[in-house]
Amino acid sequence: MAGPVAPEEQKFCLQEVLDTFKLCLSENKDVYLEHYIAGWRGLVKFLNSLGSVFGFISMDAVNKLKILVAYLEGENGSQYVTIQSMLKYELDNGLVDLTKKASNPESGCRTLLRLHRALRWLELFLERLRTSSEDSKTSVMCAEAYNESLAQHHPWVIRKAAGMAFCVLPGRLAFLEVMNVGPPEKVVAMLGEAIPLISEVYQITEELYAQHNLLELP
Ligand SMILES: CCCCCCCCCCCCC/C=C/[C@@H](O)[C@H](COP(=O)(O)O)NC(=O)CCCCCCCCCCCCCCC
Repeated sequence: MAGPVAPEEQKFCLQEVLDTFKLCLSENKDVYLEHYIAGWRGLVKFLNSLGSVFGFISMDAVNKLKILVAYLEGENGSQYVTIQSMLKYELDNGLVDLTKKASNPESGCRTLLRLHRALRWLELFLERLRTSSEDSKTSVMCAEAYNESLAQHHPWVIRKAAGMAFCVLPGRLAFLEVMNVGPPEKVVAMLGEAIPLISEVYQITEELYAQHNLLELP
């Protein structure tokens, strides 16, 4: 009776996110936008499974993913295959607002930068989770990771709202369970595999943006 399950109905699984981040890097270390987006989709699925309190966060991520998908599937989609090609194309064609919002407030470059900054939060948070002891609090790990990364780019209201959401995060064990990997030791082992991948994708993107002076795009 049970037919195939539509992808969006499947439960979050850390393995799936790990697999997509593995696919992100080409041989010469370019970052494929398609897989980057797929990785984020998986993370958003996770966030949604934590409850509606996180809705305002996942909605922003989903909106940004939609913008990128529209470019990737649009008439200039072939220019958006990798983050490297997107940057070159948008810069060469004056499609990026460099100092203040003007005619291109939703460039691929500035949109991806927001997700890129969030990826740093993820890396810091997952590393804390991986090395945490049984009595560690996810809310504290999450807030620390946030303060070291994303918070520096967010105005007070957002920081306040994010802080409130962190307080209702499930505890460490429940959190590890939602990842659908198995017992805590297995999750920790898989995190050990996933974090370096996420970190490499982050570093490559960071250096690329830094080279082109794009880290503060409005
Ligand atoms: C597991 C707990 C999840 C906590 C998520 C921590 C991140 C908190 C971010 C709060 C963002 C609030 C929403 C609004 C953001 C925007 O103002 C802001 C700026 O955009 P703009 O320049 O277009 O105006 N947007 C952003 O910074 C992008 C935020 C994207 C956040 C995505 C977070 C996804 C979290 C995925 C959770 C995965 C958990 C780990 C599972 C293995």
